[in-house]
Amino acid sequence: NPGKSFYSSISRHVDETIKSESSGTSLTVVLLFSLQQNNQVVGVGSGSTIVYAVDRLAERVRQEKLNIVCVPTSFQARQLILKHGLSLSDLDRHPELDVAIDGADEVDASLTLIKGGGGCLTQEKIVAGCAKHFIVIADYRKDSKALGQQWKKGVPVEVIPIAYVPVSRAIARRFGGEAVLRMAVSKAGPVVTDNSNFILDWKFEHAQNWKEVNTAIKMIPGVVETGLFVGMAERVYFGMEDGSVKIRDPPVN
Ligand SMILES: O=C(CO)[C@H](O)[C@H](O)COP(=O)(O)O
Repeated sequence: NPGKSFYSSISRHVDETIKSESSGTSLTVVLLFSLQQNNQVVGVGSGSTIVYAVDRLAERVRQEKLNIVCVPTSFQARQLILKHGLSLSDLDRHPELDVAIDGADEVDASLTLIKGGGGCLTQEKIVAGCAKHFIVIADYRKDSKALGQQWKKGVPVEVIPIAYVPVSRAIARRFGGEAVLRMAVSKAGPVVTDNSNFILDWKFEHAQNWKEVNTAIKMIPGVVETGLFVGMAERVYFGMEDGSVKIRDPPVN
């Protein structure tokens, strides 16, 4: 547990509400700003929600002359960091992060996440795994009791290209459903990740023990990483439709 001062400091900084347009729906994204101190190493997530967090981060760095170092989780995050003139680093130089902030595609009641809608799951998981605190920001559409209730596109699985067919068959055979190669939109052929791999979207049929499934899928030869983040998020901030913030912490066992 990071302690009371960490959390009270976070809530002090949940200080800005921004309207954004996403999927044609007007929604309110409430920003978390979890940097409570100077000289922090921050993991910067990927996707559309995180853009607002980085805007805010950059504003504070400028206003308060904070000395912050950012580690990106994707090409997109790297561009975002550079665009704002923030200090860019990597895991070679900063293998330990103070906090990583990222979005999610779906969050269940136990804070298990589906990530990788933007195809950046592997680097996102690595960076989150290197952070002392992993914080998620999401809008109310990502809030679920059980995975699959809100997010219908399945669990992304990054695979080595030559293995996509055997991995897809192995996942369907062992866990049911269908694991489909993600196709690019403005390019012929499949989506190619920042790591030059392919993505399978596993459309599962029913709720499972996600911890076990995550481990089992990772053991299939050719699998690089899954978009199941189990036991990693320490707190999720949901921006609600009415502009309020809902906070979810992991259940106490
Ligand atoms: O996992 C991700 C990218 O790989 C994103 O964090 C996730 O897809 C959420 O994105 P958005 O904020 O655009 O809804």
